[in-house]
Amino acid sequence: MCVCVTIFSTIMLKRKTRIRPVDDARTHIQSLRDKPEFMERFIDNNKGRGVFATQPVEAGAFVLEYRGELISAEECRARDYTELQSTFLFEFEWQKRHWCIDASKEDGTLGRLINDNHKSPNCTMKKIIVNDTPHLCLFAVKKIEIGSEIEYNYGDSQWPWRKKEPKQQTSVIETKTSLTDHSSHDASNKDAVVTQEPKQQTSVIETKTSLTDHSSHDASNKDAVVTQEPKQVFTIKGFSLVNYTESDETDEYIK
Ligand SMILES: C[S@@+](CC[C@H](N)C(=O)[O-])C[C@H]1O[C@@H](n2cnc3c(N)ncnc32)[C@H](O)[C@@H]1O
Repeated sequence: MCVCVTIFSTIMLKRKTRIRPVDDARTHIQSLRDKPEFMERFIDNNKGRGVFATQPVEAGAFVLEYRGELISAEECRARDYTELQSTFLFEFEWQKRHWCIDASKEDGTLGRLINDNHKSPNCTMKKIIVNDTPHLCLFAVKKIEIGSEIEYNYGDSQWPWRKKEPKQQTSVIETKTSLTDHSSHDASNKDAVVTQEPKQQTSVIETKTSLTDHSSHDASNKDAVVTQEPKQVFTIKGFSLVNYTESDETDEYIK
């Protein structure tokens, strides 16, 4: 009996002390510190550096902020970037305007070193507003094991390194069997991993503006941190490869 009470109290205490992902994000945004559970490592000459987990990460947990200089999209276009620097620009929409986090400067932060994975990323980018300023934060979409590389979908299909990816075995089979029903084949494609958005406990978040297009937003879902993922735009010398008309936003605020 006494043991049961102790176990129950321990579980309840753990539940109470578990930090909510969005609060964790806010704490790290405000302290300007990265989480110590992640480290930078050189991968190879093709990918360069990447970020790896040194501790297991729960699905839904806050991972890292994509830090950098917040500038307007106009300012971003006016600046002269090399092609490499351009891959450190993350453009997004906020309050019906286009903004950019310019992370092109080597500043020792980890978020800017996270690589692209558009097939089965383990993180997703969310827009978190703190003190009327948007911040881009990565959250885990699945459990991440120790030693795994942190990756998210940069959100645009025209990234140059994606063209270099080796063709899948399935395409060889398809060539040989031209009678294959492609519609059913696509559905069973093992690479088409669907990643669910993590559910967050976010009673501290409130929607502040009515400028948002709520048509695609499930108003009954009070758990979503941010309903729209910011799109990363690949910009080379001021030329955007993403059509902004596809963008949509919901402003979410942390008090
Ligand atoms: C935002 S940076 C990421 C950090 C970078 N790996 C580094 O060492 O500085 C984007 C650059 O990383 C590389 N990169 C990102 N994802 C990649 C991938 N899936 N495959 C190959 N290279 C990738 C590309 O060279 C790209 O220019």
